[in-house]
Amino acid sequence: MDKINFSNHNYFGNNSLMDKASLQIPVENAYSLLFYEKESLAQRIIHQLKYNHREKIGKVLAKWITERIDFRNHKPDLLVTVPLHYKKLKQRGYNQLHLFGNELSKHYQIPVNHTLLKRIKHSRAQAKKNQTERLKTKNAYQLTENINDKHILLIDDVYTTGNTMSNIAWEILRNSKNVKISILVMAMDV
Ligand SMILES: O=P(O)(O)OC[C@H]1O[C@H](OP(=O)(O)OP(=O)(O)O)[C@H](O)[C@@H]1O
Repeated sequence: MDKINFSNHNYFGNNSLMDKASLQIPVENAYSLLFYEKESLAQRIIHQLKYNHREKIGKVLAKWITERIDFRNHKPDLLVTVPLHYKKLKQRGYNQLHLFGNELSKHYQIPVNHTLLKRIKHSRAQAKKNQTERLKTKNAYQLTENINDKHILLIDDVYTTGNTMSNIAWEILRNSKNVKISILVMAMDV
């Protein structure tokens, strides 16, 4: 039977997500639960969550995170989920990160904000683009309110080129004062 490939990173030392992300954004900490390989069980789980109405998988993934990640003295102040464009939200019926984020918020006792960012550009899914095309999507997200003096944990499902996270992180950093950014993903591409 196919096994789930947990990242099992050392979250407070160097890890491969931290290494990748640090090339694009100033990042405090980086957390990835799974390795996302083509045809892997991790990929199938995330596909079910996103494209097959299995929203509750978010709850299971959150539990796996809480069993493995303890923020110690690196606890963020705010959890922020990556938003969907309203057209995609309408099509999918739910944002696959909301239940996941809510569970993490409950467990870690950290507030979650699903509306701090707004997706303003509706473009083809990153998943359907190649590496070069992925990096071209710019200014797709807008901050809806000013946010200062916070350590923000940005939450997404998959990290591939990092373009999505980097666009969002820079949008926040450009418009805020004294903000630290960490990132957490269900899975990272290897
Ligand atoms: O690191 P990157 O190269 O930016 O790729 C990661 C992004 O791509 C996926 O979204 P996608 O645009 O495919 O949307 P969808 O799967 O929700 O339709 C995924 O949900 C991440 O947000």
